[in-house]
Amino acid sequence: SVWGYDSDNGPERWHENYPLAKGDKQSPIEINSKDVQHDSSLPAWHASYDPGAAKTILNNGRTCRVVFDDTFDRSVLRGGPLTGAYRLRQLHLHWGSSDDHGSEHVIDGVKYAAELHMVHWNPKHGNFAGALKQPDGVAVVGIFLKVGKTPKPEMKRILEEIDNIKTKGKEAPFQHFDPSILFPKSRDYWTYHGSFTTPPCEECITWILLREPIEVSSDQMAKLRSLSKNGENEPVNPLVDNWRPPQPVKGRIVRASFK
Ligand SMILES: NS(=O)(=O)c1nc2c(F)c(F)c(F)c(F)c2s1
Ligand SMILES: [Zn+2]
Repeated sequence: SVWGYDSDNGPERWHENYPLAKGDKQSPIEINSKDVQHDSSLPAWHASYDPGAAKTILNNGRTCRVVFDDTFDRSVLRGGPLTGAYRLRQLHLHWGSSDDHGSEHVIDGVKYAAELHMVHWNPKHGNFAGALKQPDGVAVVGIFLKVGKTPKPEMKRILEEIDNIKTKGKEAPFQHFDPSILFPKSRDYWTYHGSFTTPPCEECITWILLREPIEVSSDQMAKLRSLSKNGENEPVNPLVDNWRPPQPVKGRIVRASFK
């Protein structure tokens, strides 16, 4: 059966069809501040996104994804640990069945309610498929979502669309959206080399994980959890707990841009 997050097709069995899942540079990982290396030479990262590049929002049965036009250097990420400009291709989220878990990366034992991934690829490798095969092919900015009292209004835009993409395969136009409004105030980040957290689990990602979480309300998290894995007219199967647990660090160094 196709991979997923249930007991018969979940993360513990992905390696049966996707051998890379047992690699030495898998993601996510648990980050322990005591093991992190502060690197004062790490530059700041910069995103320059064109709101006109946003195209559609879709439910693919595994996550809620916003897709951008990446046919030229229209919305790019540069700086930080990266060399060159990486093109924004899509953003999506991973979340839990309750507010006390849902993120993929775990920070000093803390699991956040959700984790938002902004996926960028290096155009020097020609196209996205080519970039997947390169260690410097993809850069993902990870933003943690924490349930709090001052929810970020910017998440509203994505959550307002949820009602139009309730079931698998549903897609809706999603335009005039600049995802940089989702960034927290601080640009502090951790960075390490890892993989896609979903099959095929290619080890092509430079991770840039933002230290400061953004706040969402419990109602906003409930909205996200109202998405379904199933298609229309199929038995309801809530789309929740679409996160992979932390994988072995295997001696990798996690660097921090901050002390
Ligand atoms: N969760 S993730 O690591 O950001 C992430 N995984 C994948 C993946 F497996 C893919 F096949 C893919 F085309 C992606 F664009 C991503 S993006
Ligand atoms: Zn992801």
